[in-house]
Amino acid sequence: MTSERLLRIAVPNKGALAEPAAAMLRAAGYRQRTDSKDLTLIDTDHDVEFYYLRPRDIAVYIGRGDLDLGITGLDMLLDSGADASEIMQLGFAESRFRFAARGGESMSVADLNGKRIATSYPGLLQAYLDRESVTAELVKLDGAVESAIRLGVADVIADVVDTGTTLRRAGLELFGEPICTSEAVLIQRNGGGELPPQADALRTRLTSVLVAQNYLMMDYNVELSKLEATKQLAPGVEGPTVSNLAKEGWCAVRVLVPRKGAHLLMDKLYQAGARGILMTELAACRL
Ligand SMILES: Nc1ncnc2c1ncn2[C@@H]1O[C@H](COP(=O)(O)OP(=O)(O)OP(=O)(O)O)[C@@H](O)[C@H]1O
Ligand SMILES: O=P(O)(O)OC[C@H]1O[C@H](OP(=O)(O)OP(=O)(O)O)[C@H](O)[C@@H]1O
Ligand SMILES: [Mg+2]
Repeated sequence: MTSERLLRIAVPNKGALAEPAAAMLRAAGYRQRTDSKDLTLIDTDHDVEFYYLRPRDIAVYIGRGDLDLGITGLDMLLDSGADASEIMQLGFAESRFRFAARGGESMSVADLNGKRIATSYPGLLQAYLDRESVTAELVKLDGAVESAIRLGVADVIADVVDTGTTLRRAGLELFGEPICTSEAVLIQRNGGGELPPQADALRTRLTSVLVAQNYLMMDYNVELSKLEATKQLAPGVEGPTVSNLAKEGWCAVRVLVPRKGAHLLMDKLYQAGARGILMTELAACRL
């Protein structure tokens, strides 16, 4: 690929985003660092330079225009107040940003007036409190926020929740609606001019990885007389590929199926007469 300049992409270097972000870029055909002490890496085949940065700092670099595109969490982007926006959802590091208090306190958002709230996301929290007309004292912590109540520095916390295990272990209970629902996103500076053509190529490739994650390839053999019934069950995107089979009166079918419910579909296809059914993972898929 030839371009005037390298496309500069910020990739999280630590935390919940780092591994899945690198894995997704690898799946999209890009080189990624193999040594976690490397700060940058140039993929010369694609004219892309990756910068490995703290996830929290990524929106700042993108908002200032120092780098072209970045991968970060939506919650971190909103918290930063940076002049940047999400241009693509990436489907990993899904979490909710929520309030929690000591078990049995049955708090509500209206009770937060005058309380001390510990958080690592003060920007996100303050914007929510302003919207709800709540006045509270924010206690800014870097992490392990769940310990703040036991240690007496806060009455309530607002933190990232995934499985809820960390909260439960700290004896805390959620209350109120989620303040924010987050996942990893690709971000770009607002009104940030034209990017080199590698940016579109990157988005197309990431989309093909996401599509591949949502579909499986299914192959099966079926008697010609039963083909219509199996086609109805699994119509595919533009109709299945039907090929000859050496066995007289039979055919081989290949079709893309949604990953969700694929095993149930396999059962139904078998009942409808399909045999030798195979399900295969896709590495990438452009529809
Ligand atoms: N346990 C989790 N499950 C899913 N997503 C998570 C989890 N923890 C954090 N996240 C999400 O990942 C992103 C980065 O958060 P993370 O906690 O990894 O950053 P950090 O706290 O700056 O890094 P570190 O924890 O290494 O200091 C955020 O968008 C957050 O919502
Ligand atoms: O609901 P769970 O599945 O338990 O996950 C949520 C926890 O994961 C993150 O912590 P992290 O490991 O990033 O540590 P940190 O608090 O120091 O940032 C987050 O801040 C919560 O503490
Ligand atoms: Mg964290």
